[in-house]
Amino acid sequence: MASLVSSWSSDLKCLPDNYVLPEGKRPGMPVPVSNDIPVIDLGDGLDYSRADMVQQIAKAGQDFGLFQVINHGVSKELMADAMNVSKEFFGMSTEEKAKYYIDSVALEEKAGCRLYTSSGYFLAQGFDFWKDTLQHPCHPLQNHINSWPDKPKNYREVMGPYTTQVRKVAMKIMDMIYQGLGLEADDTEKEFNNYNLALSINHYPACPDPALALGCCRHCDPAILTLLQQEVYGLQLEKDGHWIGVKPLPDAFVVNIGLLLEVISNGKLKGAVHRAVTNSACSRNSLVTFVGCPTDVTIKPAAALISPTNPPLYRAFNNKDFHEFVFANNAEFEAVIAYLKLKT
Ligand SMILES: O=C(O)CCC(=O)C(=O)O
Ligand SMILES: [Fe+2]
Repeated sequence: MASLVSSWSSDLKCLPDNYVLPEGKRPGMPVPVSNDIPVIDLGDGLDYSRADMVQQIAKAGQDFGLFQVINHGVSKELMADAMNVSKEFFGMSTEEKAKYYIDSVALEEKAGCRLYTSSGYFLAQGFDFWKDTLQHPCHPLQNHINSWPDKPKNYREVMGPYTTQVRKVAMKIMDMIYQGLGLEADDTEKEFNNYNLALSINHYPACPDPALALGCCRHCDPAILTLLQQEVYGLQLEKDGHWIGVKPLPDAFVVNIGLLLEVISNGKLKGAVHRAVTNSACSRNSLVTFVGCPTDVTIKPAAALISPTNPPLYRAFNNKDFHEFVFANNAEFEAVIAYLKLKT
């Protein structure tokens, strides 16, 4: 438990050696925020049609794999409450958090509510990431809410409605993504109700040397879709071989295309390759809601997108095997992509 970064890092002047990344993996000079990443208004009563919205989402998914959404239907108040309760959680004493803590080695075996440090993928690499994470499943809510933290006392009261509403936004976006891909409603991949939902609350304490450490390694989420709420800058996207900063916009969600959707779309949509940097001025929390598939499902390019002129670019695989592979390979991006792609 003493290993949670948040339990020992305040007032630290020097970065401990195990957080100093090998040269090629360091973030180095600060990366400015980009104004190019699409911001899509999902509000009702806009002067453009749903078909335009579908097009905007499809284009952003192809060009960036990542976009922001505003006027999505989750209220400002609920988003602020969720961010505040996440700060209160990490502000609690080490003893209070201890009952959720698990060692990263046990991560793969233990589902449910867990608090861990670094990335969970760090062991084989010999270095750590500057982050603590609380993660738990969320859907169906009644099956999971009792395993969530009971402190701060309004944790469940806030995060219950928050995750339910974020899920609604995710489903609305998924619906438009499937429409943009030309997939029909009866496609098996469209069984939204079977999709699971997990919330990760990442906490990145202020870091003594942000140029040498990372909060979260370069990766692509092994999910369908991810919705992320941030207040302080830290998220970066890899675009055309360069890192660009994702601007924190008040009340927006950052939407990431995950690897499962890249496969289902047969590469029409790009999984967003991203990472999180730290800063020395203040701590940062990100609230990350992952939409994923059940473990026993076979993932493959949607049949409707395959033809003699559009052969499958990815293989069919079992989702559980895939997650085991990601874990065993420290989420190393190149290895994960090689696992998914058919050799041409
Ligand atoms: O904190 C962030 O901005 C990124 C977190 C992330 O990529 C993840 O939890 O998968
Ligand atoms: Fe991620």
